[in-house]
Amino acid sequence: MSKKKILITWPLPPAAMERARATYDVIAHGDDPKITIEEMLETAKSVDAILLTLNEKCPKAVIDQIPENIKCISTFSIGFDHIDLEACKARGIKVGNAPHGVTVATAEIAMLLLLGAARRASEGERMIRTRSWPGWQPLQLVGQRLDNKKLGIYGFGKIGQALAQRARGFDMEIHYYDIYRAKPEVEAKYNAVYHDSLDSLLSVSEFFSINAPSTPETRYFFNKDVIEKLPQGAIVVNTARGDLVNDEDMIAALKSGRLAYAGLDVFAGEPKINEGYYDLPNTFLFPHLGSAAIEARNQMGFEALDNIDAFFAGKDMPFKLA
Ligand SMILES: NC(=O)C1=CN([C@@H]2O[C@H](COP(=O)(O)OP(=O)(O)OC[C@H]3O[C@@H](n4cnc5c(N)ncnc54)[C@H](O)[C@@H]3O)[C@@H](O)[C@H]2O)C=CC1
Ligand SMILES: O=C(O)C(=O)COP(=O)(O)O
Repeated sequence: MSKKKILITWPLPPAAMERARATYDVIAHGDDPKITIEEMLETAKSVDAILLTLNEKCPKAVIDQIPENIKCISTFSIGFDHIDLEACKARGIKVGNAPHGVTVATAEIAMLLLLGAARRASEGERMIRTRSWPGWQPLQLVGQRLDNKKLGIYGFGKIGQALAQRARGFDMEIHYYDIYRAKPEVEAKYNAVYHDSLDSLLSVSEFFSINAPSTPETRYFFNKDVIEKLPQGAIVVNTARGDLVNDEDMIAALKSGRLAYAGLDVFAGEPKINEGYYDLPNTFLFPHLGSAAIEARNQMGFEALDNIDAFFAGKDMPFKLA
């Protein structure tokens, strides 16, 4: 039997590419230049499934142009805010994601942002790289410790809980808000205090980590009013999605000192980011590094392929979204 043909919109790690090639006839788009939606739609005419990434934005207008032969899309990400699932359902397109490989890697980046923001790591790095370090001083780049501080986690899912586990290692006190309360054994595992409202969580969060997906309910929730409810001088980290944050309000609060620091891995409209961030000293900024660990990227590739394998076997996708 001839192999099914799949389009992979960006090259994946070698282990995932090898597995894909062993099973399928793979059309892999090079990463330079980035695939355009037009190119993706054109190539889609000659393949049986698409494995794409969060770079390929697929609102209804794009899904509606996907050729009839495509009934399977698998995304190399847990986030699926780039795909209109309702439009896919309407077209009978099955969609799956890669939900588990990212967890530890992204929680590590959240931990790194918490530490780097608290200890002013990027300011120190800049001081050395700009050859402007005058030598050790008692009051130079004095930050704060994490131990015995209250960490508020907004979205206590896989990454939120993996962050809680790591933050416990630094003796932080774990607080969370989620639309679903975690099981008692999960709360016990992290000694986590549940708050039944975002406001209640904000009122205690000396450190605040954003770990909820981008949805109509969460989009731009982190605005001036929310910031006002945090303790003075709170530190905020975001490893979820940039569009959970109102950038203008965040930047104003960082400028005024209402927020002491922000550690950000994701940005609305990335890779273009709000100009206001570039010159703010009290930010620790990463270019969407969350899942950028080889173990994570391999597993993400395998999970995305598991969906496609299941689809062609006539089974439900193991990581089914639609
Ligand atoms: N920076 C990066 O590279 C990465 C970013 N992400 C982002 O992190 C997000 C979280 O990932 P996981 O923890 O694996 O997902 P998850 O689905 O395990 O957890 C998300 C949690 O957020 C909660 N939630 C949903 N809506 C909420 C709301 N309105 N208010 C409060 N809580 C709400 C859910 O109930 C769930 O417990 C992903 O959706 C993705 O956007 C994920 C991987 C890598
Ligand atoms: O899985 C997700 O939602 C991600 O954000 C994956 O991010 P990445 O761009 O693979 O670091």
